[in-house]
Amino acid sequence: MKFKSPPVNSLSLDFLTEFCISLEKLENDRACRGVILTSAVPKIFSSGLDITEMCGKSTEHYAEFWRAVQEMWLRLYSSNMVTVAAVNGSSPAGGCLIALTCDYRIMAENPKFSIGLNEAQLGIVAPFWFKDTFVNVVGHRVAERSLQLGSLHSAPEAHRIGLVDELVPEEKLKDRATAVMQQWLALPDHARQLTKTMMRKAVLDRLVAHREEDVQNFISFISKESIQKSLRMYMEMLKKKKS
Ligand SMILES: CCCCCCCC/C=C\C=C\CC(=O)SCCNC(=O)CCNC(=O)[C@H](O)C(C)(C)COP(=O)(O)OP(=O)(O)OC[C@H]1O[C@@H](n2cnc3c(N)ncnc32)[C@H](O)[C@@H]1OP(=O)(O)O
Repeated sequence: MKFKSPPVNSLSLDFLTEFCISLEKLENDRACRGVILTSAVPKIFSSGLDITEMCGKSTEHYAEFWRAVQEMWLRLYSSNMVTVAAVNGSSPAGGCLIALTCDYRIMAENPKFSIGLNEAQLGIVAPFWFKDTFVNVVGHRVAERSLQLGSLHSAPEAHRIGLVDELVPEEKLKDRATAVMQQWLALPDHARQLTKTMMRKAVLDRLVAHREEDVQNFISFISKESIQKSLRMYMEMLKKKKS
C-alpha cells in the first residue's frame, strides 16, 4: 500500500478513512496475508496527523477525527496480516506511529530522514496508546527519554535505539521489504497470529476499554486556547521555514 497524499502525506480525516477501508478490504481478502506500507511521495513517509484537522474546528469534528485516528491504530495493530513498514522518508509523530504499529520496520539509510514521536515539541502530549506502542518497540527508558524530549531521530540513530529494525540503501528498500515479508509468511499463519495477539492484547484492550474517555480527553485537551495557540505557532513556523 503506497501513501499518496502530497505534499507530505499528512493524516487527514479523508486519508485515515480511506486507509481503514483499504486495510479492511485486504484483511477480508483470504488471498492477502501481508501488507507493505510505504510512500509514493518523495522524501516523506508521513508527516503525521494533519494539524489543520486539530485547529479551529468544532467539538464534533475533533471527535470524528480522533475516532478515525483510533480506528486506524486499532485495525493496524490488531491486523492478522504481516505488516511491514518500508519507511522511505521522514516520519514524525502520527507517521512514526504507523511505522511502530507494524510488525517490522525497514528504513532508507538517508541520514536526512528522521522519525520519532515529537509531540512534545508541538506543545502536545502523545496519548497513552502511542506511548504504549512505542514502549513495546524500544523499551521503557528509551521511550521515556525520547517522548519527553519530543525527539526526532535520524535514520542511523533510529536504528541504534531499535525504533527501526534495519536500514538499507533507498534503492534496495522494496526488495528488502519483500524478502522480509517472505520470511514472515513462511510461518503458519495461525501460530504467528496467535503470538501477535498475545503480545499486543493488553495494549489493544486498554484503548478499547477507554475509547470514549480517550476521545473526550482529546477534545478537552485540543480545545484549550493555549494548545490551539501552540499549534497555530507551529504551523506558522513550518510555513516560515520555507520562505
Ligand atoms: C493529558 C493527556 C491528553 C492527551 C490528549 C492527546 C492529544 C494528542 C494530540 C495530537 C497528536 C498529534 C500527533 C501528530 O501527528 S501531530 C503532527 C506532527 N507532525 C509534525 O510535526 C511534522 C510537521 N512537518 C514537518 O516537519 C515537515 O513538513 C516535513 C514532514 C519534514 C516535510 O518537510 P518539507 O518537505 O520541507 O515540507 P514543508 O514543511 O514545506 O511542508 C509542506 C506543506 O505541508 C504542510 N504540513 C506539513 N506537515 C503537516 C501536518 N502534519 N499537518 C498539516 N500540514 C502539514 C506545511 O505546512 C506546508 O504547507 P504549505 O505548503 O501550505 O506551506
